[in-house]
Amino acid sequence: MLIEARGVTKSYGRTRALAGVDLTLARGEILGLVGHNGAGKSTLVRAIAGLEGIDGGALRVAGTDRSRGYTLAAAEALGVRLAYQELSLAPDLTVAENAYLSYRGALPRLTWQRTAGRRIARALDEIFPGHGISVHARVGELPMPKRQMVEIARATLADDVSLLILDEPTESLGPDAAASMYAHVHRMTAAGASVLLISHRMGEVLAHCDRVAVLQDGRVTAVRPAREVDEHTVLRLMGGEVHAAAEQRAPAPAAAARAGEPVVRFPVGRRGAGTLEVLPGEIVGLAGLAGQGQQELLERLWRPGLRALSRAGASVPRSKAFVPGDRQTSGILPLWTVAQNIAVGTMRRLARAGVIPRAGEQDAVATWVERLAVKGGAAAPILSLSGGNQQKVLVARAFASDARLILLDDPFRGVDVQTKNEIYARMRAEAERGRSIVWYSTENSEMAHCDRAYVFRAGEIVAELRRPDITEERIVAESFAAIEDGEEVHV
Ligand SMILES: Nc1ncnc2c1ncn2[C@@H]1O[C@H](COP(=O)(O)OP(=O)(O)OP(=O)(O)O)[C@@H](O)[C@H]1O
Repeated sequence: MLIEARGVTKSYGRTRALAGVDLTLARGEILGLVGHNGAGKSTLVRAIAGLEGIDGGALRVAGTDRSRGYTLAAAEALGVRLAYQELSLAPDLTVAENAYLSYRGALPRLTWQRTAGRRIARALDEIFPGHGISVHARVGELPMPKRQMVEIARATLADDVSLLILDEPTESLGPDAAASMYAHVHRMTAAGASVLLISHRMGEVLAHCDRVAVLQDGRVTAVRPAREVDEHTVLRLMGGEVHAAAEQRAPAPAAAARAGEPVVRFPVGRRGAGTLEVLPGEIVGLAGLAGQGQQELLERLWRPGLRALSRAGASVPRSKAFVPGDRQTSGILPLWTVAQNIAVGTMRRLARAGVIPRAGEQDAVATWVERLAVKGGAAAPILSLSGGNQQKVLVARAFASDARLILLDDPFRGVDVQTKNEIYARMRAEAERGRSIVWYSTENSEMAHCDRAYVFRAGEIVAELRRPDITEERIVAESFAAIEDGEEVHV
């Protein structure tokens, strides 16, 4: 056994993150770790990676007791590597410099920069062929999917990786990059390494893992061979209020044909050849392969600038709210509580003129904390929340405001399936009340919840789909139809 945990406990103040975890991981095995936001998944893998001491129980790694005095350096010496859910790269350094920082000891002193660059380039080529990333690029300038690729590649750099821990690795990768990553994971395990995979994407977990372990309130409550269970069963095992209806629910029916003047009309593309239009009460998706200009468009809708608005017919309402997908660089106010982070809709920068009425503020906060099951509650400091729960707070902030237009920049990464379904239903209810939503997602299947979706390719709109044609297959087909002229694609 590479990992053996027996009765492992860990508390943060009064929060019991791990309440007696029993788990084993064999050499060469891929083990999926699933559970709701806040179940304890990240805490457990941080303990295994030596980033977090445990309070009680026993943890054995590679046959030795590591219950006390186990550190990151000790874990790395055993070949344990963690690719973080929260990207851990230094944004001001280049890709090569970040690689160097992880492997200082292992690289020749004088030629380190070249060596680190070569190694990370080789790892990227192997895992994500066609990645299009320069090792001289500053990490902060890379779009999320590419940063995630660097994060994963960096974790595989050491020669002697015995355990690769992937914490929601595919949340911002496109389907092709995710497939390449899993192919590499299988190559690594064929060579004897083990992999621990945390993911909310049940399909991926069942397709690639040998066994699935379910974590619930800090305990492993079930372990099953992946080929013996289906998504429905795993969701049931995850328990709580999950029942059959919590599976990726069929999208709610689209409202009857919308009418009225568009709330948004905005030029798209280099020569403004296309136009984005959004009607009152409409949910509009920005679909396509990752990084085709969808996020740039959201940014421009958020801060349109006078020039864009001076175009004939262009309009974007003043009353709008923005939900970023990258909570690290925008969004979370780290010193504040959950309630304060939600109520901050009153600050102009975060929700322009989309303001939570003062009198209703407490109620609005309480309602949304409950609706989205923010584990930790309204009074908790935001940084004490699990990643998925922090993300829910950003979503709550936008919906608790009275903004007419809500801009969503891939905001549900890391949010568990049950809560996602709750959010989809909420979005539909808010649209019924006349709000408009513009939504970019790296998960093309999510676009099925939209009334209409624009497919983007190289910054241009190449197709417009309506229900029931907004399927993953159609989106991919339209994306590739637009590049048949032999243009190079990076996905
Ligand atoms: N540094 C911390 N301080 C206080 N509480 C914490 C801290 N880190 C985690 N917790 C709490 O421990 C519990 C488990 O969190 P953890 O991050 O392990 O959950 P998770 O299963 O990884 O969730 P997610 O799917 O959202 O990433 C949560 O209730 C969380 O609020």
